Amino acid sequence: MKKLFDEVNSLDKRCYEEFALSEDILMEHAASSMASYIQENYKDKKSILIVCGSGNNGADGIALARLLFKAYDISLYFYSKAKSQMSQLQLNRVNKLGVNITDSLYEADIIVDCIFGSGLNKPLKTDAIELIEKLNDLNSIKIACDIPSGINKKGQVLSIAFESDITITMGALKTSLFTDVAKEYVGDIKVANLGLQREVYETQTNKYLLEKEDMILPLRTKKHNSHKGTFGHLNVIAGCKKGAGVIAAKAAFGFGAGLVSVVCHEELDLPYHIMQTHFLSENCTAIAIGMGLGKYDKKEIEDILSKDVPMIIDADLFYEELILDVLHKDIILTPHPKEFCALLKLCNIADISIIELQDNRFYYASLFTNKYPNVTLVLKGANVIISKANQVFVNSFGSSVLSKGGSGDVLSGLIASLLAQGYKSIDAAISASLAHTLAAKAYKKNDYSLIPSDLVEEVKKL
Ligand SMILES: NC(=O)C1=CN([C@@H]2O[C@H](COP(=O)(O)OP(=O)(O)OC[C@H]3O[C@@H](n4cnc5c(N)ncnc54)[C@H](O)[C@@H]3O)[C@@H](O)[C@H]2O)[C@@H](O)CC1
Ligand SMILES: [K+]
Repeated sequence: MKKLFDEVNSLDKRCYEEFALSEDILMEHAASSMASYIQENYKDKKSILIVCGSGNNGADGIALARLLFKAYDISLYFYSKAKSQMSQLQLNRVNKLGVNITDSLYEADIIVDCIFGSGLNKPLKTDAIELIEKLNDLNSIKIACDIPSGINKKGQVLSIAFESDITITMGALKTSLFTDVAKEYVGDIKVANLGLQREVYETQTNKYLLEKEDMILPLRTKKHNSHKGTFGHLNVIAGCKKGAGVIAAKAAFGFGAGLVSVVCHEELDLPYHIMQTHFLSENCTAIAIGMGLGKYDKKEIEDILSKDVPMIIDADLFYEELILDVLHKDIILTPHPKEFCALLKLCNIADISIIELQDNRFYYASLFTNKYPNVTLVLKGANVIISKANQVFVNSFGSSVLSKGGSGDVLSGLIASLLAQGYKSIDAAISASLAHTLAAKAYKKNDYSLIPSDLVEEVKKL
């Protein structure tokens, strides 16, 4: 996993104070990382338009113009006059070289957005909105310097943002690039070193971006003397919408659970490898409950929730006060934004709209897991947030392929399967969430046709 930071000003400051690196040195590395990226990846391109604002994001752009001058046909466009000390210094340097400054926007092969970086601190004015709109309409390769202009430090987009193909961010990865809203704009994210290796530049953090290598698949080869019970017995509680439970059960079986039973009072038509029981199994090693639950017998659900067995809770239960009784336990919750808003209200943490939540996902996820430090929260979304106590992990592999009924039930099944096999809650949540998104990524047919069973098939091939 890679470290994530809410802000890097303090890391820059440490470079000045502890390592005696000047702002000029840091900026030179920022610009030269962008220049190297462009030269390595776009050898055949000819023209580059660099669009600059008045601060140090603009200064990065001016420095880039100097570094690529003569290697490409470079033009600088200024949204506003160079104001910061560094941008004036950089401007002085390019003026001496004779870099072209233009007042027209044109479809260069590459456009680099250096209008606003981490200093964006107020809503965009009409002229900035119009500028970004025009840039977005151009059919060029689009690179954002540090962060696409229009996204603020919290990862919010108040009006519009630059739609980049690549964001080259300075020094370290920031949470602002991994909000659900930002996902529409950031493209591929690269980190530019600022004159130090990342492990030196970066300090401690409690937030991490997950990588493929963080997925720990069930490994059976270490257990030669095994039987089906060795790999756990999952009980999936099926409610009114039985399909949800059955999807979860199938996913769980495909992800390594030794035995999977669906708990349901009515007779179900299940595949031969999934068992049915009317009540919880004696030897059950994990419980999945909530998906498709609908109307239920309160007493029965209370009994199930009171069991001292690893548990994942989903969907309908986030609207029920019953859930308050288990939030002190080591359980996993997998709400989507609407369900999480309902849960925050039930817990007296906040009464907010989905929009407010989506604009502040990290904040509310942390608020919740700080209040309930034993709970592992899996907050669904374009970038899934997984949080326990004060630690936060982001899974950014999700895509719209997964925006389908049943995808959430597969996720619940995968998590439950790992729980049943003995994974710790946080490990089960991380590995299952990665498996879920990477399986969807591996589905190559098209963007629209994935159904839960396809997803399970892809999980089996991971
Ligand atoms: N501090 C450092 O050592 C480094 C900074 N770097 C760059 O510096 C950037 C931050 O620079 P700054 O702090 O100067 O900030 P920015 O360059 O992001 O923007 C600040 C400027 O824009 C104005 N502004 C903010 N919101 C506006 C709005 N809505 N409409 C119009 N004007 C607005 C501000 O008044 C200010 O003049 C980073 O994003 C990064 O690109 C990099 O060079 C790496 C090193
Ligand atoms: K920018």
